[in-house]
Amino acid sequence: MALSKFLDTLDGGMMKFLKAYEPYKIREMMKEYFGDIDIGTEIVHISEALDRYSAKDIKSSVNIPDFNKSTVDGYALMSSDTRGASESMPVFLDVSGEVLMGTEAETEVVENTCVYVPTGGMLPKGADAVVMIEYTEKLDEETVAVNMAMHPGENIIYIGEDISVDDVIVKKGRKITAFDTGALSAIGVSEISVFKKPRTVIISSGDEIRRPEEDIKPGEVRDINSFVVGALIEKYGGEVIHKTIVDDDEGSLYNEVEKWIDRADIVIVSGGSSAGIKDVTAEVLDSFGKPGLFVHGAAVKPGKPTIMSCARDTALIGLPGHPGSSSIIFTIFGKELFKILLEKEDAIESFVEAELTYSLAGAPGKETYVMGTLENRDGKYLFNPLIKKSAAISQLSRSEGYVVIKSGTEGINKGNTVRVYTE
Ligand SMILES: Nc1nc2c(c(=O)[nH]1)N[C@H]1C(S)=C(S)[C@@H](COP(=O)(O)OP(=O)(O)OC[C@H]3O[C@@H](n4cnc5c(N)ncnc54)[C@H](O)[C@@H]3O)O[C@H]1N2
Ligand code: MOO
Repeated sequence: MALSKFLDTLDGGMMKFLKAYEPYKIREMMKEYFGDIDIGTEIVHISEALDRYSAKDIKSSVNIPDFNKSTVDGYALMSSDTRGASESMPVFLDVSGEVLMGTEAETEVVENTCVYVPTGGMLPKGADAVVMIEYTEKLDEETVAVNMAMHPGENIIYIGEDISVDDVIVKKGRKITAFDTGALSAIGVSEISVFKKPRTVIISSGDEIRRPEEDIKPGEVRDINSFVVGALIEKYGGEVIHKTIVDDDEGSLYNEVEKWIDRADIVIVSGGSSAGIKDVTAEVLDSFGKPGLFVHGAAVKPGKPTIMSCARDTALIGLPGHPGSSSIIFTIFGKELFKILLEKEDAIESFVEAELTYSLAGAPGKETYVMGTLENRDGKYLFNPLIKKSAAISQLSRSEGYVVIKSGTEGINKGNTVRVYTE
């Protein structure tokens, strides 16, 4: 088996092993293979809906406001009655009534009269403006002097001006915000359908991997990848239902994936993804049925030995063992995977523009990701690249963002302005 894999990687035998695809091609294939995975939906109360992804377009069946209302404390009047009014030449109006909050306005405004309305109170019939109380003077119980000329519509919010019947308040795939929960309550929607959090299993493979609580012997290392990947899963909207460490052998890895594949939407294996004798991840992830393995290699630096397979309505992902590589790969393709499964709206990219403080070289035929720190000097950002080998977790932990050197470019010279992605 080791020999046949060796031949595959040497002469392209089965073609799909370690053929590095460009990231755009991988994204296209992910959509094709993972687009039909059904993660299911559930109903949640709006108070539990923050950061969940809506499974439907939610339309309003009502107008907001559903009555014309005053936006100030003042007197509702006919704007035509205030023509030319000023402090030196006020107009005098009869106060014919008062609107009480939460009740229907009963008194109609006719020429030369006005009705007191509180902020949020219903606009009486006949009125087309509300003058703020500060621009009036009460002369006696029945008369006010108005010392400002009003325009029609001033200080009024009309029926449906905020939300109209049939307006889409929340689109399918939208990440519910705090403001959305208020808008939904306003239209009388207290429960909504959201996508279930994709159920994810993380398997760290490697004879040398130990838990953070364990003491380690020479040659062993503590698990890094399952923590980075687990945290990213939560950030992208998923749920980690199981995490484990398995030895680098085909049988143990197969059994662990088999145990979880029908209970999870995503199974992630970190390590054993490359071309070494003990690197069995690709074969194992290809062995659960059709359509099977479709990526074994990404034209990305770091992170070339990336694996993707699909079987039994589950996305099977193999990440490179090097912590820096697996973190970057999961930042790029994990984000894409959750976007596909949760049918997320296109997000606005989070980046800042910064001046590069060292020249960076690209890698031939690969998209290169370089982590670094940002420094604010006199209101202008500087990007200081952290250049270490792909095993280095310290660079990720210290970094505040990354720049991307496109494939086919030689690099980026010091002093150039670069986009630093911060999410
Ligand atoms: N002959 C070749 N060798 C390698 C190639 C190649 O193309 N041909 N690619 C290199 C690249 S690039 C990477 S990245 C690594 C990836 O290898 P694997 O995915 O097979 O990873 P492992 O061998 O299992 O581990 C590599 C390294 O990372 C440490 N590791 C693994 N898992 C964890 C974890 N959960 N937490 C912390 N550290 C972990 C492991 O101890 C190793 O040191 O292959 C290159 N080789
Ligand atoms: O791809 Mo490896 O992940 O470059 O170190």
